[in-house]
Amino acid sequence: MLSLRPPHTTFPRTSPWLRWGRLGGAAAPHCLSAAAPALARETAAGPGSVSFPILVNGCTGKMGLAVAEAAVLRGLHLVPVSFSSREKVKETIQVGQTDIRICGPSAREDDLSSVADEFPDVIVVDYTAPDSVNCKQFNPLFVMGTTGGDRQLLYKSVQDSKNYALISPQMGKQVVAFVALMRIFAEQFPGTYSGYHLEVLESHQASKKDTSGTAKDVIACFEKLGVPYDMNRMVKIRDPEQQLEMVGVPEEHIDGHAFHLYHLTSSDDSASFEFQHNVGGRSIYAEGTIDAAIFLHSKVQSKDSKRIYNMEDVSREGYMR
Ligand SMILES: NC(=O)C1=CN([C@@H]2O[C@H](COP(=O)(O)OP(=O)(O)OC[C@H]3O[C@@H](n4cnc5c(N)ncnc54)[C@H](OP(=O)(O)O)[C@@H]3O)[C@@H](O)[C@H]2O)C=CC1
Ligand SMILES: O=C(O)C1=N[C@H](C(=O)O)C[C@H](O)C1
Repeated sequence: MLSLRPPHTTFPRTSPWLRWGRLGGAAAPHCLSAAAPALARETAAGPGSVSFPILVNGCTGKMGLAVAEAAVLRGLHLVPVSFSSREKVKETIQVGQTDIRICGPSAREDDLSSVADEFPDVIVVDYTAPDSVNCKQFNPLFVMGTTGGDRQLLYKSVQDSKNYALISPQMGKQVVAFVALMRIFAEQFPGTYSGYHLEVLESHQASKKDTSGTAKDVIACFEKLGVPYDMNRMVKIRDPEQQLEMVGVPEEHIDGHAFHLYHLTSSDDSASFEFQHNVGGRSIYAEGTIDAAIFLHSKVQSKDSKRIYNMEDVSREGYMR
């Protein structure tokens, strides 16, 4: 029998878990109630649409594969190479008509420089693991979807190299808009929730190694709103059984989901506020990543003076489909 109390945490005074528990039932939001195909919309490069080479790093993983599939559907030229952390991997992955060769890390620099020679405008998309975020980027143009690592160092290395990059721990445009709203909210009403108590819960697939980068961004907004928060208190759920039983994640999304809940309570318990964003599957991130790559390609073509972008830039300029 599962306890509804998450281990080692203070249980919120008004339990959000009970509501989470109901999400998987009849009242489940539409987007999560059916197994939506990874890429529901068949799209292709139409008249006037853009195409350029794209190399997706981490194609052996869930995001890498979803982005490679989305790239093909959007008519981009998928470069048939991807990298793995494993040295002696003898593997190819078929995406559409393309057989992607999976290469080990030791020859990465040489392999990437041959790709760059052949495709000078190639954009490399990275969906690997937090411990590879600060590896040297051998390609001057890249989209970094991988979370974690030393983010300050990542930005500094791009600044120093004068490369073009788009970096975002969140590529789903609806979530990006929510985080932007929270940031504007905090800028306009700093300190409004002083004295309130914040609980943050996030649930992701068991393979996720780090804490939600998106939750960290939202928490920074709550801090501006007057609520200090110790990141170590964040409840991270990685156990599939808890996700099914307590969080209410639909079974088909146990291997790929991002449920977030932020719960604010006043010091006298007389008022509470709750914010949630719950995503099943990988499709919104894959679509957003292709939007990001197209956006970055256009910035490179126009030799824009700004070189480091985020997903809010993409949304604001109307590049999101
Ligand atoms: N920005 C966004 O919107 C989103 C970001 N993410 C982030 O993307 C990352 C990947 O997520 P996800 O696809 O779910 O994870 P997976 O574990 O499914 O895939 C990651 C893949 O990266 C490969 N990998 C690990 N280290 C290296 C390395 N040094 N070089 C090359 N490949 C490597 C692994 O393959 P192998 O074993 O062959 O090395 C693995 O298959 C995570 O950081 C996650 O938080 C996820 C969803 C959305
Ligand atoms: O690993 C994931 O799955 C996700 N990672 C990103 C994050 O850490 O914020 C975005 C989303 O939560 C999915």
